[in-house]
Amino acid sequence: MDCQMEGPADYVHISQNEFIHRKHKKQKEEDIAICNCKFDVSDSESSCGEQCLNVLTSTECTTPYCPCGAYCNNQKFQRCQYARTKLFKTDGRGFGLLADENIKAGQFIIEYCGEVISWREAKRRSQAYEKQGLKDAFIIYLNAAESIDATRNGSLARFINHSCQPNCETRKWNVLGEIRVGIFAKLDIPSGSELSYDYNFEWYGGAKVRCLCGAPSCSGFLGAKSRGFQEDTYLWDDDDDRYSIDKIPLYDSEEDIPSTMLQKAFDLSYLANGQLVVFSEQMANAIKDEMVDEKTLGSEDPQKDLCPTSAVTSRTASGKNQLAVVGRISKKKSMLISGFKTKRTSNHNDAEMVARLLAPVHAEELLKKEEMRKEAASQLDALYNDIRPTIEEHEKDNQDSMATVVAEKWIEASCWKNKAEFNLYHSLIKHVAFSPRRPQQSKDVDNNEEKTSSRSAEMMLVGGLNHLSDHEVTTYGSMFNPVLLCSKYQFPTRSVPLTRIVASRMGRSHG
Ligand SMILES: C[S@@+](CC[C@H](N)C(=O)[O-])C[C@H]1O[C@@H](n2cnc3c(N)ncnc32)[C@H](O)[C@@H]1O
Repeated sequence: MDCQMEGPADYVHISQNEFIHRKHKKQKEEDIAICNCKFDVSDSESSCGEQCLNVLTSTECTTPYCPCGAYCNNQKFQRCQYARTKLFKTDGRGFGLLADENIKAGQFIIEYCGEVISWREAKRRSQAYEKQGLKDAFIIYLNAAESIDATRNGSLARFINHSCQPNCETRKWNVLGEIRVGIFAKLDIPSGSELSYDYNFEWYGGAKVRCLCGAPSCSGFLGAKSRGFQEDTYLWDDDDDRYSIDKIPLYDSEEDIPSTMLQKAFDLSYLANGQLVVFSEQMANAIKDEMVDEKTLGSEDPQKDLCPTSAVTSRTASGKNQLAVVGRISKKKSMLISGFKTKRTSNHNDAEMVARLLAPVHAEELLKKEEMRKEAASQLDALYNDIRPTIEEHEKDNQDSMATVVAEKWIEASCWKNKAEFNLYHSLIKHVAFSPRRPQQSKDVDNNEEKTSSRSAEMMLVGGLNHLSDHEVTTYGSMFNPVLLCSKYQFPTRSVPLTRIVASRMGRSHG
């Protein structure tokens, strides 16, 4: 059925999803869910109402299998049983959609239609839209593999704006074997009210978009509730004098922002199953640069690790100024909070350098452990690339649990890598910290050499351990609880500082 509606000219109205990278699935007969409702003319709820098994599982009935036949009330997507809505021009938020009749709580309002595209295509398009300077983006994250892009072709649902106190919500339904996204009323909506839902905008870096929803509980920015935003943003009140706002440019609306900044400020939004995700330049880079240069990440000068700072101010409902500082965080941190895994290439020469200081038999063992660690790390990285879409969907979409097989694979590879790392560092400690004290050299030159070797061995060992805990947090923080090997495993010498042990074993005192 075609559900025609008019709209602005810069997009093509469609009333059904268009499948770009594959055909519409053909529902197999054995997959068709048949409810046990019975149509009773005296009871309107009898024909697939709230108690219908299919309704309860967000699955539409399939004609001609539904026992209620033409009376079935559970084919709203298929029959385009939309509420009456009307486009209007908002003040500062582009177009919006109004209820053109009274809408009841729970009522299906409209389907979010667009082009069904693969995850890769969504990523490609998002970056392309950003380059083209498109201000609004309309890509809904459907599942791990696919998204709906309503940028060029879409239904009127694409015009529904975000609100921090929305009257609608998105819901996913299984319709004839395909997942479709609908906008549903959260509460009774009087005719003439603007429709809105909470984008659950996930902020992944870049500039922040001021939210103009006007709700008393407005969080100030799109995505302000997201973990990335909160970790990246420091909010403080008027009377907090830690930072001077004098030199900070004040941008009250998108129009005020200079065009150079606008390019950056315009973060392509990515609608993810009711979650708008910012696709920014930074995020694109995070995807592209899967390898983050260790030198940049770990440079000794902390200033070098800082992202450029920019700031905007906003006014809270209480009338207080809030200052949001954007950036001023290390690149390492911004990569971590971006939710995008960065393959951190550690200085693997650590083990090799320590090995040079050890007896051949110990050096060989250490190098073997290092090889195993490298292999486990690269296996985990390879696996991560394969399952990244699933992981990201899981992180964003609380409705779906991650497929057990994916989780198991990941846990197995992570444990394998953790074990390899533990073995390596155990070996380091064993051979460096517990190797017999080296005889004191009599000659100055030997002494100096010994001191240098001792110092580097100590630094490498401690550096290695620091690296380990840092790496674990960076690697796993966003997915599972951080696995902190250092605190988990009890080294036999835990009551004595490692540096002291190393120093004493290597023949130098430690102050
Ligand atoms: C899915 S579109 C909504 C339709 C859009 N207003 C239009 O005219 O095409 C999402 C975009 O609308 C704007 N928008 C939606 N809700 C907003 C809000 N509460 N505050 C500011 N801008 C908003 C943002 O530019 C966002 O990227």
